[in-house]
Amino acid sequence: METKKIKCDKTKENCNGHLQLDFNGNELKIFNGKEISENNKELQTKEISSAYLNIINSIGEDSSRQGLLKTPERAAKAILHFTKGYNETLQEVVKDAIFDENTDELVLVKDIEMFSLCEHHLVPFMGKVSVGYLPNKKVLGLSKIARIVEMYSRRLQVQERLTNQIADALQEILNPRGVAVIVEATHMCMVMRGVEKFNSKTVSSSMRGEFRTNPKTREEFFHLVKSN
Ligand SMILES: Nc1nc2c(ncn2[C@@H]2O[C@H](COP(=O)(O)OP(=O)(O)OP(=O)(O)O)[C@@H](O)[C@H]2O)c(=O)[nH]1
Ligand SMILES: [Zn+2]
Repeated sequence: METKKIKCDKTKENCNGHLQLDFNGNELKIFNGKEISENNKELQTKEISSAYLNIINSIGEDSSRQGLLKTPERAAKAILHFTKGYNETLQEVVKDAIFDENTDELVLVKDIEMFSLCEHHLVPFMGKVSVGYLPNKKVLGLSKIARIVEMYSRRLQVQERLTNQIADALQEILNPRGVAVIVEATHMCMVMRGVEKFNSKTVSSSMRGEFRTNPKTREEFFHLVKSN
């Protein structure tokens, strides 16, 4: 499909997606998801497929052989899945699953599986995330914690930002007395290439409120994360 790109006049932070025209001259908005229409999604898949076709040809493969014929489209769908977090917002994920509850004891959801894409090499990093918080008269539907992890990890990321974004999200929606997030991940960019350290793991944490100020609270969190 022929498309014509129009230069976006907004700063990077304010851009909601660069404008494109489809072959009928209709304006299309791509990326940063919120308003992606079906038409638009199709265009996005086609553009990414054509980029993958280029990659396959550029590495010297025969893109017309049977096994590779549908690969560009499959790969496009796969990367759209890996980055589906751009199409969601915190409010859409949490909806109204915030409940009044008179508890102030630690809530911990641990070992949440996480798959993300390293923004430097576009290869996966994966591992597990543990999220704890100290409620302040409100609790969050438990599945929403895993959904928040999913939303931020399905984007191009660095592990430290992912860790902070999860903590910030909990802070924003619950205003708890404290939030603690720990991410333990294996980066394929350090395993399959580069330094090739197969067993290395990266651990990052983000402590807010009482987890930051009170060592005992922090210790309890780490103890529960490590225990079986
Ligand atoms: N802090 C941080 N660094 C990351 C993450 N993922 C990848 N990196 C690093 O990003 C850096 C990019 O460094 P460059 O020197 O520009 O790239 P490079 O030549 O491919 O680096 P090498 O991986 O050392 O071969 C590397 O050190 C990666 O290990 C992450 O989640 N957090
Ligand atoms: Zn990397």
